[in-house]
Order: sequence, then structure tokens, then C-alpha cells
Amino acid sequence: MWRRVASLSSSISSSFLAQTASRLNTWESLTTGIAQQAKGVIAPKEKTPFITFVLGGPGSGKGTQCIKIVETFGFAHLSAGDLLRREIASKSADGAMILNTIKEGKIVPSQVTVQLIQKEMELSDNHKFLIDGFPRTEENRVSFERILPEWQSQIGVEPNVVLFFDCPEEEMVKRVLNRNEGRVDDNLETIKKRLTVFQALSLPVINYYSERGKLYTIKAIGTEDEIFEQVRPIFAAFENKIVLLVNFIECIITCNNGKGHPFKYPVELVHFCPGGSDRYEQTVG
Ligand SMILES: Nc1ncnc2c1ncn2[C@@H]1O[C@H](COP(=O)(O)OP(=O)(O)OP(=O)(O)O)[C@@H](O)[C@H]1O
Ligand SMILES: O=c1ccn([C@@H]2O[C@H](COP(=O)(O)O)[C@@H](O)[C@H]2O)c(=O)[nH]1
Ligand SMILES: [Mg+2]
Repeated sequence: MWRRVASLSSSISSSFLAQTASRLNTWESLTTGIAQQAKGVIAPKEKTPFITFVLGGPGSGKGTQCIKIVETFGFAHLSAGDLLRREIASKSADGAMILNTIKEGKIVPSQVTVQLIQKEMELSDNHKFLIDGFPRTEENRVSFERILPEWQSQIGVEPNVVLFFDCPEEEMVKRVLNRNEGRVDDNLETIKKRLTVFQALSLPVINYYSERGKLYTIKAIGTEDEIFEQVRPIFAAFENKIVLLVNFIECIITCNNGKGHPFKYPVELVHFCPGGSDRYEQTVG
């Protein structure tokens, strides 16, 4: 038996339900799509993409944290810098141009980078993407949005999450100079240029997403594990919300059919109803 222990302070409006359904679409895309897969309703490739942009200055720890996010939350990691370095290594037509651009700490034309990212996304079996080190400029951002029309009905033109690893310049320089991976841009001269480019061209992108409520700023100092403890709750929250939301939607559908209340454990809907909460607890008998 179910007992309501608190009620919504405002009634559930149709616009709230529409909003909820739209959020469900976003949150579902982060989860493994358990319900749909179990029912065999959708194949993995058909799931809504969940896109996270991972931004921050050179050496702020983007790549390091992406590895942990992949391990914990099962994302595909697409590093724009790695894709460009792969082009150099494969001696592709753009290889020489990319190498010079990276040495100068400048930004490779959007068309090249966007095409590489798009190809990787299409080849991937995953639907959850960490796009590391991109978009670096407003022009990058707009170019990426332009490739989305075919997916627009699924994800809109924006990423679901934008992470910003905020790190003091002094620390970034120290880390890059100690990186020791043989990168052509890990020298003081190029780092200075990269920092200037970051300030001038990348910060506006970060501000853009901040204004749109997409930005999660991580204080990128401390140990790698300490930093990850700031990252973990961001993705965990998306996973938790979907469980609650699925229950909520099921409840509405079932209640509307007059079949009772299907919640299996206490559910608090306060996350979805800023005006109040609707809490249910299972009672004995
Ligand atoms: N929290 C940390 N404390 C100390 N060193 C770190 C920390 N996180 C990462 N590092 C080290 O700093 C260096 C730069 O990290 P990483 O490559 O992850 O940065 P990045 O943001 O991807 O840089 P880039 O934009 O240049 O690719 C690496 O050698 C990494 O091992
Ligand atoms: O979207 C991008 C990403 C990278 N670059 C160039 O590559 C280097 C290294 O990138 P990391 O992400 O730090 O590995 C960067 O300084 C740019 O020169 C780019 O042009 N566009
Ligand atoms: Mg990196």
C-alpha cells in the first residue's frame, strides 16, 4: 500500500509534464537505456546521444579526468587534440598544416576538427561522448552546431553538459612542462601562446555555456582523485534523476489508468518540482 506523506504545493501542469518528458529524453540518454534494452525496443546505436564538452586551459587535467569518467560512467572519450595528432602521424593531407598550427599554439580550422569528431562519433557504438578540448573557439562551437541538423531532433544544437576545469596558469605551466609525452607543444614558448589563445578565444565559449546554464566549473587543483570527487556527482546526479523520473512518469501513466501507484521505494520529486515535493512511502498492510 502507498501513503502520500507530502504533497505538491502546486498542481502538475501540462507544461510541467511536457518539460518532464523533455528532461526524460536527455537523462535517458545518459543512462544505459536499461528499460528500453530489456524490452528490446531500441538498438544501442539508435539511442539519443549524450554530449559532454570538456574544456579548460592547457594542462588543466582534461585528459586525466576524462579517463576516470570513462572508467566510472562508460563514456566514449574523443580528444580533439588526439584526433589531430593522429592526422599528423598518419601523414594525411592536412597533417603538415595541423603540425604547424599545433606548434604555434593556434587553432586548426573548424572544418577539419569537426569532420574528425563527427567521423569518430558515427563510428562509435557508444551514445555517451566526452569531447575533450573542443570547442576551443566560438567559430568551433558554431561549426559543430552546423553538423547537427541530422541529429537535431534528438539532441538539439547544444551539448548536455559542459565541464570547465578551472586551473591557475602557474599550475598549468608546471604540469605541461612535466608531462614528458614528447608533445611538440609542451615547451614554454608554445605554452605561453596557448594560454593567450585560451584567454582570448576559449573563455568566450565557456562564458556562452555558463549563460545557458550548461556549465559545471571544477576547481582543478589538488590530487587527481580529489578533483574527480567534484566531477563524479555531476554525472551521478544525471543517473539518479533518471531513475526518479522514470518512476514518476510510470506513476502518472498508471494513476491515469486507475491502476494504483507503482513506486517501489520512497520517491521524492522535489528535484523536478521547484515549488514543492510529492513524497510517497510504502506502508505495511
Ligand atoms: N591533479 C593533478 N595534479 C598534478 N598533475 C596532474 C593532475 N592532473 C593531471 N596532471 C598531470 O598534468 C599533465 C597535464 O594533464 P592532462 O594531459 O590531463 O591535461 P589536459 O588538460 O588534457 O592538457 P592539454 O590541453 O594540454 O591536452 C599530465 O602530465 C598529468 O599527468
Ligand atoms: O579543437 C581543437 C583541439 C586542439 N587543437 C590544437 O591541438 C593542440 C593540442 O590540443 P589538446 O587538446 O591540448 O591536446 C591545441 O593547442 C591546438 O593547437 C585545435 O586546433 N582544435
Ligand atoms: Mg589533453
